[in-house]
Amino acid sequence: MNCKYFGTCASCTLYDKTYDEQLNYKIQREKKRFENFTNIEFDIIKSSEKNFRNRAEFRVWWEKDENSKKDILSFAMNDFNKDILKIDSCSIVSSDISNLMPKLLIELEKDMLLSFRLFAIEFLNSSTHDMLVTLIYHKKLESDWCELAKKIENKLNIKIIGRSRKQKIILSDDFINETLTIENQEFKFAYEENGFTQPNTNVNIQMIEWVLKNTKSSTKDLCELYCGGGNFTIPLSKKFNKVLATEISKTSIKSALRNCKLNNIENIEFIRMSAEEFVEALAEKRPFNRLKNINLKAYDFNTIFMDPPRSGLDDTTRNLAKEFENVIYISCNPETLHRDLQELVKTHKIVKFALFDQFAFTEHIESGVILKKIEN
Ligand SMILES: C[S@@+](CC[C@H](N)C(=O)[O-])C[C@H]1O[C@@H](n2cnc3c(N)ncnc32)[C@H](O)[C@@H]1O
Repeated sequence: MNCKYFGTCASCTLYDKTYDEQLNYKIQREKKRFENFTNIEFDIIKSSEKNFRNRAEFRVWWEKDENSKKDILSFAMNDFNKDILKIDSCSIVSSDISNLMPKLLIELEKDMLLSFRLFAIEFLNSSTHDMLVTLIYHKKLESDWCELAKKIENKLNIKIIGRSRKQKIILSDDFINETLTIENQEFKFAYEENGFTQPNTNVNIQMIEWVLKNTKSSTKDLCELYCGGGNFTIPLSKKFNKVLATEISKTSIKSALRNCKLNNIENIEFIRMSAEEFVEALAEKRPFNRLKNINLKAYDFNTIFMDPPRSGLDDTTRNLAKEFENVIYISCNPETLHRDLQELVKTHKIVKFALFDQFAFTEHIESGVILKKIEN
């Protein structure tokens, strides 16, 4: 089917609304949710209405054409009843992904070695037209698969990774190159295949710019938790003397270190550590080998930046945040943000609140909150 946005796929729950209707519905819902904490005007950051997703994952549907006896592949998703819904085109994915989808199917259908037991396809695309395609199979991949897949790489000018149980075959690279222009300055990033990246490039740039616009330059230091590949860390580092950034995922820390080098940034130290462990390290509850070359006492923090996963902050991290003069909190889940703000507003005042429509046509919305410590 050619759907309007996601059509009836279960991924998209607000597909029958216009762009402004679905956004307005989410704005009113969030204003109501947070009305007890603040009555300040929310900044609203809109998404493009089409072609805004730089990553996407589809199931693959496989049928035999009775006349030609050829295998026919389709992209597919589950609909609301969990039935398979075949998709011919998808207007929320980037133009690069949308243009590639039919071409890729044609190439994959040419040989059973490529199409047989192909289960899912993931796309990761940058605004500089770099494209990584992960083909996920329910069979072991051999060298003859590599030869055929390499030909598709060259023909379609993409990077391919083949995945199967306990197998990951990288034909050229396992990352894509991205350049983001933030406040008229170019920042370079390498996005790893299975590291976290923001799905809506345009909204991501506006989120970073919103944080920069609302953060005063300081001679003090920044503490960042849940830093991913340094998406906010690298542009924010220009506003602080030094930055200490922590993150649980090895892949993301590897990516953050590479991104730092790409931008010649030298005032950030990255630590692979969960937020909960970092709280223990700061309180000197136990020694950490990973900190043997890092002097935590040399930092003079005045700001904490946090962009946690959907579960929000744990109790100890929430308590740590209350000690900082400035708190910047980016959240992809308003429910856990609401729970965390219930505590944070006891010590801090909300000075800025933004809604970023990162996940247009779904129930989800990203929020940004800036809090300042209340003077006693
Ligand atoms: C919403 S992402 C934000 C990443 C980054 N700020 C960005 O914009 O790309 C949340 C990040 O938190 C990390 N994470 C999840 N649980 C964590 C924990 N308990 N401690 C530290 N990091 C964690 C994830 O690996 C992920 O990179």
